[in-house]
Amino acid sequence: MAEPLLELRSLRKNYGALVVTDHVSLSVRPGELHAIIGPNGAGKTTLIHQVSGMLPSNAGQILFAGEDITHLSMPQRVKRGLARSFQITSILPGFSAMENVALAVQARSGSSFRFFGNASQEKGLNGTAMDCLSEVGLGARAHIPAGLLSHGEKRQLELAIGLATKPKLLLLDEPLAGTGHDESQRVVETLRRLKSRLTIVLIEHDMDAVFSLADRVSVLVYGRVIATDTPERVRENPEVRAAYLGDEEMV
Ligand SMILES: Nc1ncnc2c1ncn2[C@@H]1O[C@H](COP(=O)(O)OP(=O)(O)OP(=O)(O)O)[C@@H](O)[C@H]1O
Repeated sequence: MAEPLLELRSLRKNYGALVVTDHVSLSVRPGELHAIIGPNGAGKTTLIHQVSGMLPSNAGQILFAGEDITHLSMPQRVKRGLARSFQITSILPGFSAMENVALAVQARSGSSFRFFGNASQEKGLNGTAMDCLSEVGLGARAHIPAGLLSHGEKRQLELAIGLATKPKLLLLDEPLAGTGHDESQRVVETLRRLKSRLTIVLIEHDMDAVFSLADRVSVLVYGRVIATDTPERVRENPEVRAAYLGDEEMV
């Protein structure tokens, strides 16, 4: 079996006595879409923060492509090909979709913000931004101010921003949150396209999306991984069903 692209070993995050993620060990294989599900407050977002470098861990190890990145900063992780998109809309409404992605390319590549750089650099940035937008199906909306995009298009824009640094692995925190049925279908189709060439770790509450997209699913309950398996086997797992007892979404 191929070496895992991302490996978490006994990762923990606590705030004083409150343990939010606890002995989390899991491996993400190259090319897979690995979903992390769990009831509200299970620690999913915290875990993504730990992996992306936004939050330091209190114990454990994070390996990416075989390298120990536990103590690297977020920009250092981004440089190695580990990127994330955000649950909270973090786009600049007055700038076009393309400018939003171009700024992300510039910021994440470590350069300072410069709206009027030299012409060839700007052309390169815009070219990369356009590629990212086309990849998420927003090419035709590149010049629209981001604030005028629909909610679903904003979620697609966030994905494009996530792609801006050409990651090997993309961490996605609830990319379907707040989308209507048609919009969510579009985002799911985009994720299906992306998963053919990227490794993805996906946190998502929409179980239809999770079970149709994921190669494997890990279930987090009270900060602990209680199962990692194929979607079919996770759905049948009695411990998982008990954790979701009364939750219609899982049935
Ligand atoms: N900075 C903090 N200080 C104290 N407690 C925190 C902090 N951040 C998160 N928590 C607590 O950690 C727990 C896990 O939160 P987290 O947001 O990671 O869960 P989640 O699984 O992503 O939840 P949801 O599905 O509702 O988004 C919650 O009980 C939360 O209140």
